[in-house]
This record gives sequence, C-alpha cells and structure tokens, in this order.
Amino acid sequence: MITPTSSRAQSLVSRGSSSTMQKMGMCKQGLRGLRTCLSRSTPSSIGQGGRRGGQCLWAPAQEQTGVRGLVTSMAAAASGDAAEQKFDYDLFTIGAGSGGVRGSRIASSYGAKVAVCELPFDFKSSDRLGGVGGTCVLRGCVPKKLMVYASEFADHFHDSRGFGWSPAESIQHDWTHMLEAKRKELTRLNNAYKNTLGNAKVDLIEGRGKVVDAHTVDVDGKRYTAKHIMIAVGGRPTKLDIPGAEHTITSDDALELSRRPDKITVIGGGYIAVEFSCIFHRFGSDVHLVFRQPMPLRGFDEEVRKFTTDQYAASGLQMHPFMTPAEVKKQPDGKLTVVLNAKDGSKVEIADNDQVLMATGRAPNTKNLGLEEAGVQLGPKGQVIVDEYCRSNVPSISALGDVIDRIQLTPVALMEGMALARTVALNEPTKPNYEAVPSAVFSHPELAGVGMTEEQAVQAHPNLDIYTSSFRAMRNTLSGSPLRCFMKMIVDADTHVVLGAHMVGDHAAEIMQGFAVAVKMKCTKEQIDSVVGIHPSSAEEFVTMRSISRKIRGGQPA
Ligand SMILES: Cc1cc2nc3c(=O)[nH]c(=O)nc-3n(C[C@H](O)[C@H](O)[C@H](O)COP(=O)(O)OP(=O)(O)OC[C@H]3O[C@@H](n4cnc5c(N)ncnc54)[C@H](O)[C@@H]3O)c2cc1C
Ligand SMILES: NC(=O)c1ccc[n+]([C@@H]2O[C@H](COP(=O)([O-])OP(=O)(O)OC[C@H]3O[C@@H](n4cnc5c(N)ncnc54)[C@H](O)[C@@H]3O)[C@@H](O)[C@H]2O)c1
Repeated sequence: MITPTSSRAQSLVSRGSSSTMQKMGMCKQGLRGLRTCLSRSTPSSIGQGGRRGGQCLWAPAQEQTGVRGLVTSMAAAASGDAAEQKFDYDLFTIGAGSGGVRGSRIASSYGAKVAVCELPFDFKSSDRLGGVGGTCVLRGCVPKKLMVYASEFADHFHDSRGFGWSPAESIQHDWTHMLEAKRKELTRLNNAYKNTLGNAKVDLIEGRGKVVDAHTVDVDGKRYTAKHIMIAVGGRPTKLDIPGAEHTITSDDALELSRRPDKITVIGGGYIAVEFSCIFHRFGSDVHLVFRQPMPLRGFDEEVRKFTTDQYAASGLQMHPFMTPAEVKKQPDGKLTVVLNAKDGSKVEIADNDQVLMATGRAPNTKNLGLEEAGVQLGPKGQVIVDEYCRSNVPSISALGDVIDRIQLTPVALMEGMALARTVALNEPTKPNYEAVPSAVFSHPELAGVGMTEEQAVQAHPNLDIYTSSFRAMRNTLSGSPLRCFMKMIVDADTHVVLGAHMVGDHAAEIMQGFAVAVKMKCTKEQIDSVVGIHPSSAEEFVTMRSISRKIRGGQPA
C-alpha cells in the first residue's frame, strides 16, 4: 500500500490538527494557508533562473528546505515515524516532458514535496540534452503542427484561384523566417513550462537523472532521496541499422533543417513518416514515402487506411509499398541514394535525395538510467514494465508516458501523470482509463478516429452495422482540389451503441474530439441521429448518416 508522507500531511490538515501545526509555528488555514503565509513573507525568486549542474534552478533556498521540508517533517511529527524524515522529497520525477510536468505539478498541488530533473535545453535531443517541455513541446506535436500550419498555406494560395483570387506569382516562402519563428515560440514555451513548475512549487533541477536505488536519484553527481520516484523520461528516435544510416536524419533533425529539401525520401509508414511526408510535399518537395506494408498507418481502420492512401496518392505523394530499406549511399555530388529491397527480390533505387528521413519508431530513454541495477523490470524495447497503476515491480518506482510504451500520445501521458499524482500523493490508487482514446494524424488530408476499428469491433461484437459516407467537401467544389472526405461509424447492431467513429478530411481532429465524448459516453446511433446538424459543415454528415452501408452478422458480411 502506498502511504506517502504528503497524504498524511494532507489528512492531518483536513482533520484540522491545529495543535501540531501551531506547535510548528504554522498558520491555522492548513497547508494551503501555510504556503500563502510563507510566500507572502518570502520574496519570490521563482522564475529567475539559477545555477546549473544538479542545482535547483527555480525554487528559492527557503522553499527547498522550507515549506515543503515542513510538509515532510510535519507528517513525520504527526505520525511519529522517524523514517519519514530521511527523504528529501515525497516525489522525485526524472524527465520534465508532458507526463513528468503534469504528474509533478498535480502531486505538488495535492501537498506533496516534489522535485523534477530535466536535461539542459536544446532543439534536438541526445543523451545529454533535452529541455523542460519534452518531446511534445520541443520536438514533437508543437513544432510539427507549426510546420503543418506553415505548409498548408501553399494549398490555400493554390485553392484561392478557384474563388477568384490571383495570388502573386512571386509569392515565396522564407524557410529561415519560419525556423526562427518556430524556435522563438519553442523557447517561449520552454520558459512557460519552467514557470508553471515554479508556480506549482515543484523544485526543478537541471541535469541528467539516474536511479541509484529504490529511493535515491543521482543528478550529475548530487544525490536526492524520495519516497517515490517517477520515471518520465520518454523516448527518442531510432534509426535502422543499415549501411549508410549515418547519412539519414530523424524527426528531431527534420524539424531543424536549415533549408527545404528539394527531394526527400521518408522511410516508415507510421504517424511521423506520414505527417512529415505531407509537410514537405505541401512545401513543394518531391517526396517519396517508403514502407513495408501495402499501405501506411498500420493499426488504423483498414477502410480508412485504404481511403487515406488513395488520397495521399491523389495529392501527389509518391508511395513505395512493399519496400524494405537496404542501404543509403552518398553520391559524389553529396546527394543520397536509397536502395530498397522489393517484395519480388529486385532492388529499387531512389536517387538524388537532399535528405533521407528515418521514421521507423522510437526507443524508451532507459539506457544508463540505473533502472535494471535498481531491480526495475524492463521489456524487450527497454520500456519500463508497469501495472495498471503505472507502478513498476519496485513499489516506490513508477513510470508513465512514452517510456512505458503503451500509447505514445501526449494526452495519454497527461492522463497517466494525473492518475499517478493521485496514487502517490493522495494515497488513492488510480488507474488511467485507456478506453476510447482518440487520435489524429496531421497529414494531408487529416485523419482522426476514436474507439474501435471495424477489425477490432468484429472480434468483440458479432453483429455490426457499418455506416460510411464519402463526399467532396463544399470548399473543394470551387478550389478544384481532388481530395474527398470520408466518414465512418461502427455500430453494435444489438445494442445500437456506437463503437467507433473515424474521419478523413479537413479538420478531422477538431471534429473527432467532439465525437470522442459521444463514443466514450457510449452513445447509441439513435442518440447521435437525434442531434441537429450544423449547416453547412462537413461534420453534420455524422448526424445525418441514415443508410447502413454494410451489415455484419455473426462476424460475417451479411
Ligand atoms: C515528431 C513527433 C510528433 C508527435 N506528434 C504528436 C501529436 O501530434 N499528438 C500527440 O498526442 N503526440 C504526439 N507525439 C508523441 C508525444 O510527443 C509523446 O507521446 C509525449 O511527448 C510523451 O510524453 P512523455 O512525458 O512520456 O515524454 P517526453 O515528452 O519525451 O519527456 C521526457 C523528458 O525526459 C527527459 N529526460 C530523458 N532522460 C532523462 C534523464 N536521464 N534525466 C533527466 N531528464 C531526462 C527528456 O529530455 C524529456 O524532456 C509526437 C512525437 C513526435 C516525436
Ligand atoms: N499525430 C500524433 O498523434 C502523432 C504524431 C507523431 C508521433 N506520434 C506518436 O509517436 C509514436 C512514434 O511514431 P513513429 O512514426 O516513429 O512510430 P510508429 O511506430 O508509428 O511507426 C514506425 C514505422 O516504422 C516502420 N518500421 C519499423 N521497423 C522497420 C524496419 N526494420 N524497416 C522498415 N520499416 C520499419 C513500421 O512499420 C512503422 O510503419 C507513435 O506511436 C505515435 O503514438 C503521434
């Protein structure tokens, strides 16, 4: 059973043990009041930066041993448990990415004394560099989406002609301007996240964290003890071990290129491969997408995959299915040739690339983290093996986010962080709820879905009604874009509950976030049908799909 010092402190406060608090010279308002009292009398230095290398950057000295120290010793005094005093912190988090920041901040808000360590900031990650905000903010969701926004203007300018606009032929994109604007925004976000931690009274320690034992973390030579350790170190891009891999780039590099590649080959068929292919393609690069499967985006609904693949082809992306990368060769002129093994055994070459992007997956950052030495069980990819409460086999060590390799999405890491905060700081063991997690691929066209794919639904429900709709969005009637929209709803024919909803088309992510509520709440098809549409919109199609496209009965097409 988890019994954090902080939860005792909390219950002490809620029980109103004012005598203990008064003995310790505290305010009567309890923990929150105590913080307010001290912060009023303490000039705030949060956010003013500070020393590096294992030193607390943001919390003033009084706070490092002050308020939070009192939280621990208050609990110790109350419980008479001398062992409580030996920990510097209730919770020590390694990694200030999406999950680490959220988990630390929320645990602190519950009264725990929390520290988080994070590598120094850089736009590209390495064993020694990272930065507060983590992958999503600095090398993932945010810079990627900024690049998506930047690239989609190309289509807007093109499409505007159909509506009577004559964009100047000389219209140009300034890559350097975009790069600098992106870097400025990421630097702002990095500081904003630091301030968030400071405001939440979480001690931020800059440096590389390493687990020493079940209750000790080393940060660049300085040791900290903690009742709980949270591993939130995320992952990093990997490259295939093929000859010439050193000539290729990863997604970190792709977000930092100093100029647009005229020609790029992207290896992989997952989220990153597809999203970056579409970004570069919209910017005008000649893009070749290489993957082993017949279609990219394995794991998505097969019909949606097929539709999306056709749309990518219609938009001009050059796709190379059934191809296994064998080698990357540097040409005498410095350009790159990708050598592929085709399914029939022949070799195919894609020459004259300015860049070759390897988007073949990510690996958990558990190398040299001291976990195995501390007895923590790791999986074959190096992921931390955790139970349904995100706890490892060592009871004081938990892990969340990409490092556990469950669902590598920011909102999932946030959810796990919030659950873990409750578990360790409030002593309320809380499981993250992975039901109906929506996701989107920010490709062109965009794709998003929630709930089951048809393939998953067939396994779990023998009788299904499948509703689909494919249409040309109104915008594209005049724009001339060949792209179409696709929507799909998978309904349990026995209960009429909507099991899954999927969309390909403009604003799919925005639209499906709303439908995710309906799917998670187990709405029936009748309830969806009872909703009045918003006209004219693409989204209204979801509430007007009345004809069943396909029936499945007893697991077979009917
Ligand atoms: C290109 C790309 C695009 C993405 N797009 C999306 C998207 O659109 N939507 C979405 O939901 N998800 C997206 N993701 C996934 C998302 O970024 C991750 O799921 C999310 O960041 C995971 O959060 P985390 O807290 O587990 O890890 P991270 O955010 O990776 O944070 C881990 C932190 O730990 C630090 N660290 C590592 N080792 C140590 C150490 N020893 N000591 C101290 N600190 C350490 C790292 O520097 C890092 O800051 C994308 C990912 C990539 C790569
Ligand atoms: N929009 C989003 O939400 C978003 C965007 C980007 C990334 N992400 C998250 O980041 C994670 C990582 O993304 P990713 O695209 O790197 O990983 P991924 O697992 O989605 O895709 C990896 C791709 O590499 C291919 N591959 C693996 N080994 C290979 C080999 N030996 N030869 C050829 N191909 C090989 C796989 O078949 C797959 O197509 C995703 O799982 C996703 O959860 C999310």
